[in-house]
Amino acid sequence: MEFTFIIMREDIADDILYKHFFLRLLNDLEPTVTHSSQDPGYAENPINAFHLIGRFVYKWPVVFANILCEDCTLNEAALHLNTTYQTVNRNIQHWPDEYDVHASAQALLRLRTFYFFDIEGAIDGFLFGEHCQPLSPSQALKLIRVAIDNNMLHEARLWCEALLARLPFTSFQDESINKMAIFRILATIYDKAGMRRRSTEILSDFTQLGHNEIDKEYEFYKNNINETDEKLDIPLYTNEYDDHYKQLCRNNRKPLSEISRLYCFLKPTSIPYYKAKVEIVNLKPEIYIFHDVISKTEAAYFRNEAKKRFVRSSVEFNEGDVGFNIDKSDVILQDEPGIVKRATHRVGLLTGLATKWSPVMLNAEPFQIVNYGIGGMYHPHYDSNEKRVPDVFNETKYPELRGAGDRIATWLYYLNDVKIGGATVFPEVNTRVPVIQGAAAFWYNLLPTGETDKRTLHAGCPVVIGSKWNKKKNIATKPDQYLHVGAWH
Ligand SMILES: O=C(O)CCC(=O)C(=O)O
Ligand SMILES: [Fe+2]
Repeated sequence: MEFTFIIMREDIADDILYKHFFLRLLNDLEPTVTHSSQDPGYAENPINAFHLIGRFVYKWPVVFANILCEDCTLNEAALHLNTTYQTVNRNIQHWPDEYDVHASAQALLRLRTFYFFDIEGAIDGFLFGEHCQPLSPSQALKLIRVAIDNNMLHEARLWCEALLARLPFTSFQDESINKMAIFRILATIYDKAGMRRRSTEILSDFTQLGHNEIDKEYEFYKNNINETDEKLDIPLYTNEYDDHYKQLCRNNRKPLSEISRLYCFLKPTSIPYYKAKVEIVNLKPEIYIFHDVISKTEAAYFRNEAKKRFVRSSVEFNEGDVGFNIDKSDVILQDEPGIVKRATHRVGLLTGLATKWSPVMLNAEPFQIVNYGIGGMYHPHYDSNEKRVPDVFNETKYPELRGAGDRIATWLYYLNDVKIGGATVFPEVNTRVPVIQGAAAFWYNLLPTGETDKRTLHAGCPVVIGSKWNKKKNIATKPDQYLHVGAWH
């Protein structure tokens, strides 16, 4: 769409008053837009996505404001542009705004805290070996501001230092962003972190140069140094619990001695002549990957059905909170006859567990289709703790769950591949299930006693490049309470 706007620029510009200003704007937009129009995966990269949203929020409205000026006579191209704009506006329900810029900045910062990508590289346009658009100093500054707003002081400092290192080499020129401006922000960061002595050290080179504001800031930091409680460093933006989970998102942490005991097998199923290709990725408790259990056509069907029904989910950003979904949209798909019912039935045939839904007794919950965008993740949680929280799972509140009991097992279909990130991880048992299109992860949530198996704590790691689709089936206890036999092989 952006490209359509750009290629019409000469025609449009012919007829509007502020021709030079307008052409300059479009020329400025063209290189980046051309890039995005030629690469279908452009917006799947978090840095490109940040650029794209920024263009929609800060640049395109200026273009439209000029085209739609009252004094202009509109030629055909301009009218066409206007129609396209109106259509897009209608289709996307809301034109991106500051909130979206903020959310995409948060996603990028969050990815840094998980995957430790190189910030200088990111400013230069490289992320995990992939090319992307370089960040301008003002974009880097925006990220730093969002980091400060979210109290991610350690990250904010790292971005400042990287920007200082790259400043002389960035291709974007912005006079207002110079070394001194960044040092002032660094001083604020140290001030917030309780390190005012450090703030004064940073500003000392810039005092007495006739900058009143800086002299005032320097004096403020100096007069407010807390001699007894001056902090020595900015703590890392993490906690121990999170750290383990984040490490697992970065790489496999299973000891070799355990890996060597894992294996694959062909599991007999209730489907005649069919044996499922199963990989066992953890022994205690058993966690399985079933390969090739959902076709590309089926997966595409589910993704499309979900897209039709999505309502945008809220974006939470509360590091350390457990059980929140971030940048994630989900939809429940009832067992309609046809493709949905077949996928449900298949889970039963492959696992031997009852998955049928009936008005009298529920054996499994309907499918929940989930889409995670860039930075989308699911904090560590158990799928099965509701039994102990009657308010959440009581059968009056959720009549469709009658007779179900707790969730004995989880079946998770992966509906696409994710370029980087998005693994499902089990921090208690150092297990990492990669996202593989057509595969499904499967595990039991309950111990034979009916209690939650604490080793099944699991999480969805943030998506770095791409978007992740999965489809989850929670399988209920009641019909299967005598069936929980563990290994089948
Ligand atoms: O997306 C994932 O990898 C995990 C999803 C999950 O745990 C859930 O939906 O309950
Ligand atoms: Fe889960």
